[in-house]
Amino acid sequence: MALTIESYESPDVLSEAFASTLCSILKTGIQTRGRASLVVSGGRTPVALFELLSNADLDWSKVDITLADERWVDEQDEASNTRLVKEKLLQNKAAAAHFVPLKSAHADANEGVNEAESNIASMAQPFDALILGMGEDGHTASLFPCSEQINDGLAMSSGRTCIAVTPTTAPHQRMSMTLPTLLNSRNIFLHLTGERKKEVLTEALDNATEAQKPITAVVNRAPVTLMWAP
Ligand SMILES: O=C1O[C@H](COP(=O)(O)O)[C@@H](O)[C@H](O)[C@H]1O
Repeated sequence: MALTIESYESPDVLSEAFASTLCSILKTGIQTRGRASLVVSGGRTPVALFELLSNADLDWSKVDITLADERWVDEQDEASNTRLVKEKLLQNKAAAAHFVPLKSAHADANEGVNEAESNIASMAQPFDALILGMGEDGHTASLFPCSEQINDGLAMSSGRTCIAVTPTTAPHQRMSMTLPTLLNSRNIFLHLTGERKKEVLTEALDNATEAQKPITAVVNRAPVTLMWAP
């Protein structure tokens, strides 16, 4: 396990430092390979980071952005991660970035898996940077420990890049990148704020199986930088 911990005095200081780090990574990707790719998470944690990053001075027209997971709701819904990304990140200078959706018009996420996989396949991989979040149940992306799909989502040789997930302890059907897709990233960050999430992570890494706390499956297999503030 290789977990590097970067602790900051406040979420605002964390967001400043994190935006700067991501900007450097994306610039390097553009300089080295012509385009850069960024996989972001939804939820509440990344809002301030997205707002700062949207003003970063880089050639956003050469950046592809997608989501590690999406809630299977209309984009107008408050719960939509796409809506969050469009309202908070794809603004200002970052409005020029190219967004690659996981969500499609299918009523059921299971029917949207092939389209999501085809969209992801259009992006250069490994991704330059992946930003993961984590719920207090230890889920990351939408790999939920409570779901019937957890073992399929964590399988390293399924050949699937995305999976439809139905959590039983959280609302909305989801589309999630599978574990091997998440791991196919040059730089993996876990973005957490608050003491409780740090406790959950510590407990997970010390005591839980991967299916019980899916975040451990990422940390067990790849170098991860925890970006944390109280
Ligand atoms: O449902 C989700 O939750 C996690 C954590 O969200 P947060 O609000 O606690 O930051 C998030 O990483 C994931 O993308 C989202 O779909």
